[in-house]
Amino acid sequence: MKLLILDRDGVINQDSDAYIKTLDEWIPILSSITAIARLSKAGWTVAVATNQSGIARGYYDLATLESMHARLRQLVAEQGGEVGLIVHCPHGPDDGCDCRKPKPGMLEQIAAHYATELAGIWFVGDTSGDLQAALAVDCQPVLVKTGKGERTLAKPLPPGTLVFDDLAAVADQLLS
Ligand SMILES: O=P(O)(O)OC[C@@H](O)[C@H]1O[C@@H](OP(=O)(O)O)[C@@H](O)[C@@H](O)[C@@H]1O
Ligand SMILES: [Mg+2]
Ligand SMILES: [Zn+2]
Repeated sequence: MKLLILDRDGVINQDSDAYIKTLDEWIPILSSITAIARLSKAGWTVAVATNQSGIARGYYDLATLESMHARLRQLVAEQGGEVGLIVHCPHGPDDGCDCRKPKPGMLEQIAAHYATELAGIWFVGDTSGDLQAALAVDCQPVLVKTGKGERTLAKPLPPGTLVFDDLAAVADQLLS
């Protein structure tokens, strides 16, 4: 199946060092919304794997997180596309969970949901943790320069990492 997995903050929407704590702070990268719709309409399944330690930290609750994801789904649907499974890790760095990136647990959840293998599946992120999670399960690590991507690019990347300006450029490549 044509499956693409995305990180959320910094790839689909703007990120902030102060976390994305409210629906109003969830500001879509409009070209990314269009990219998701384009891919979806072309037969791609677009899933999301996102760390949301802000829940463990008490910055926002699950209902607020889900309101952001409802907004994402609405924006993509308005362009004729749809968003697939969205998986989040609500835990903090010290909780020892299996789902927080750079661990690959969320990617494995997505693969199990779709009954597919992960090898070679592109995982698009903006941080080194995203790239490490991809490598842990033989996904293709893909870095975009949006969000924290430029900071990530300033340090050595895992061999084989693909780099694109933004998700729109990733979609252009996949749809070419
Ligand atoms: O990029 P994704 O995985 O979709 O989400 C990242 C967010 O959960 C937050 O992750 C935090 O990292 P810590 O969780 O505090 O290490 C910080 O980097 C925040 O700036 C960022 O908004
Ligand atoms: Mg991110
Ligand atoms: Zn977790």
